[in-house]
Amino acid sequence: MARRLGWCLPWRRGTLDLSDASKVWRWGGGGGSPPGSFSVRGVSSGDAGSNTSPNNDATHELFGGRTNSLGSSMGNDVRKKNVAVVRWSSSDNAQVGVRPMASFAASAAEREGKQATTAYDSSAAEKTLAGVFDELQAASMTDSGHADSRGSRDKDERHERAVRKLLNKFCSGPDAIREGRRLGLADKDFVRVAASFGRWFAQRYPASKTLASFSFSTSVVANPNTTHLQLLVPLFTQYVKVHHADLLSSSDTEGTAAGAALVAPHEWYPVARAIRRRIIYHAGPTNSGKTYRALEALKAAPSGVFCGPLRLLAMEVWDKLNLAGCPCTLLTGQEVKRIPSARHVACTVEMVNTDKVVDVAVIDEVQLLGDEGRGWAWTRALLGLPAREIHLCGDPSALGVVQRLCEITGDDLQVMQYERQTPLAVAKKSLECDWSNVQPGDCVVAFSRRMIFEIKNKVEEKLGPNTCAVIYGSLPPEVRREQSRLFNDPNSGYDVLVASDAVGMGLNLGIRRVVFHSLRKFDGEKMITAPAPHVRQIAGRAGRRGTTYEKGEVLTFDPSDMEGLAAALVAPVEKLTHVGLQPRIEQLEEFESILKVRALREDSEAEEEVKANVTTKISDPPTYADVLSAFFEAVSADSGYAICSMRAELMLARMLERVPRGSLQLRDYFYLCSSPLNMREPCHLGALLSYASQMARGEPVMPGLSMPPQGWAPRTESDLMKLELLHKQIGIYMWLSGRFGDDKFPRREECDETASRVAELMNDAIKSSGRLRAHHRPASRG
Ligand SMILES: Nc1ncnc2c1ncn2[C@@H]1O[C@H](COP(=O)(O)OP(=O)(O)OP(=O)(O)O)[C@@H](O)[C@H]1O
Repeated sequence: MARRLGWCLPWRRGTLDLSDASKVWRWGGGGGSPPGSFSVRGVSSGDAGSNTSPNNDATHELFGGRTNSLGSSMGNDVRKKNVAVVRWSSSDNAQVGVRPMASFAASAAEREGKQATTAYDSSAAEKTLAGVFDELQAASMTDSGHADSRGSRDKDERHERAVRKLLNKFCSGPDAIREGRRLGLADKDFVRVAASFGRWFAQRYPASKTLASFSFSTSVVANPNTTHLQLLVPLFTQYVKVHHADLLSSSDTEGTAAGAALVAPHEWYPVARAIRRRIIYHAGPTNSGKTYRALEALKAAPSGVFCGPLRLLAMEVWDKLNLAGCPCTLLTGQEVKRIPSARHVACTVEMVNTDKVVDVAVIDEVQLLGDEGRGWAWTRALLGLPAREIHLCGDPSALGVVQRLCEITGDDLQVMQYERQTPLAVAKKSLECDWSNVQPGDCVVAFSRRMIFEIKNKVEEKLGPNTCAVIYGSLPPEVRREQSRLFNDPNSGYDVLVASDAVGMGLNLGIRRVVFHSLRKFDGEKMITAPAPHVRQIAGRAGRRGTTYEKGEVLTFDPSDMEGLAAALVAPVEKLTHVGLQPRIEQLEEFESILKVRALREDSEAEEEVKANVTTKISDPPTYADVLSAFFEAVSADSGYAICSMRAELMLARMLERVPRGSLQLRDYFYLCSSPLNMREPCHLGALLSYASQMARGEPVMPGLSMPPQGWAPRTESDLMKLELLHKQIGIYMWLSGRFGDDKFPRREECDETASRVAELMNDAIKSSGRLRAHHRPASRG
């Protein structure tokens, strides 16, 4: 049943429809933090003796303070602060300049002679401090003489000072700020309430009178880990609720905004924060040996994880490590291939485990931190990976934001700069719009699947059948691998590759020339000129070290595009200013409860007042789509972060409102709506509706695949497309099975086998290009 919101919401003047989602990629946003300075553990620049850094702009900004450009402030930092720069020459990768890690500003913990790496005790965080205090206080009452006999006046004073320091740190730190916002405490009231909490605490637990403060201060001094501060949160909550309840109900709008505030994301990962990490940024152009270096470190480590942007890349590294005698497990959204005794994992970046401590981690294509859709996954990996050493590989555009994040987390950063290992030049001439100018070793790049097949047919008309391999995004990784194998094999006859921009990432292909069919591409909404970094990434595939062609050329099909190509290759690298962020499921669940509680309160309000405030429709109970819409209307993030779009998720959530809710919980919708499907494919949407309905009824979910009959072989390009869609649908089922488990999605193994059969069929279809004909659509060019 739809109901109207009765409280004063900032979004109340608009109805919640799908267009609301267009606002979600908001750069910056300013969380509206309370004034004052903020504390962060282990900031390794500035005053190493104190963790409180009111003058540290980077720290202050990320807590919602004044806004500044990440890129511009980063330039100085990289030269001045905790960054070592190592340069690798193009010829032999020799080290030409090293500033040793030891010369970086040591962290406060190190200068004080404390252990740099502390294991995180998660059970400690589960205890409520109130409980601990009550226990200790009870002990002190029965044993007060014992306390007195222990504590000299000096000792008491020291303990009192330690407690005071800790309280100050807590009251100005992210845990208290976040909790205050969660409770609906307005930012303007926070400082006053936090200060009064400090006074209340000191009165209630004076060091000289109870064992509680004694125990608290000594344990904290022995182990200055932020998790101890987190122990104060329940006590703070209790205090605010009992002593300042009036302030909590003062503003629904602020309370809702608080629920949607993504504050201090680095504090979301206590395991990583308990480790002093060494980050090594391998910055350079394509084919400069960045990934090679990082993988060497990974192989040599006792345990490690590789996080790649694509399943294909995760598979490639998985293969490489296992072949090199380093047992490695593969983990992607769709598959888990466990290798017994493996202490290494190759995974897609979204899948990385942020609770498991490893020695070395590699995060590939780190510049995707700024990606509008998936940037959050890189941010999560960078902030959350509990690895003693993390290798980042990518172009230098993310250097500033990485430097900034390292300052906040207190990790050391070392930058290694690389140059391209083989020459890459712009050709003198284009293909002059003539496919007979295609040569063996060429990779023709087109930005649409339809064009890829048109070009393949045109080239094969000139060079003969079975001369073109193809690679594009919707081909399953195993098919892409087979196609690249054919192209790389000089005896296969597949001398030319026709590919989409999917070829740009990672694959080692023996390409002599990259030929852009066009520099225009569809960005999901409109045609745009391909961005320069994108063009560079693809062009960089020509002339790779270790292939037949160690000298690369790049050109276009049409002479009129040559100028644009040359300009893109020399365009300056644009620095990232923000990194992506997305709410976690726990935050959305919390937000759902805020909506529910407020809906209850609204019932008691006067009808007239309700009418005056409301235009937004929210169901009772709120649907997942309502929660997402409301969350993204109210969302704010610390500066330096940008909220990634969840537009597709919202559209799916609206679609799933058609399914009776049954036993589905918010978390179920969250995963259902995150599944990797093609939004434009009715069969995928239908499959999702069917899976959700089966789950809602509490039935085990069946894949419901429509398999081609035995002996069927694809004859046309559209047959191939049907197989692609089928393969993708199997992928959706397997992805959901990975999230919900075999109990709910029991046909995983069967699906795995079917996926392999479908992939084989697709490979055969592409290989037998004589059979596979495009529908007769006119080519747009050439
Ligand atoms: N020191 C080395 N010894 C042997 N081979 C190397 C060395 N460095 C790089 N290579 C090889 O050169 C090729 C390109 O290296 P790599 O993939 O590391 O480059 P990259 O800078 O990560 O490029 P991209 O960003 O395009 O993936 C790979 O085939 C790699 O194995």
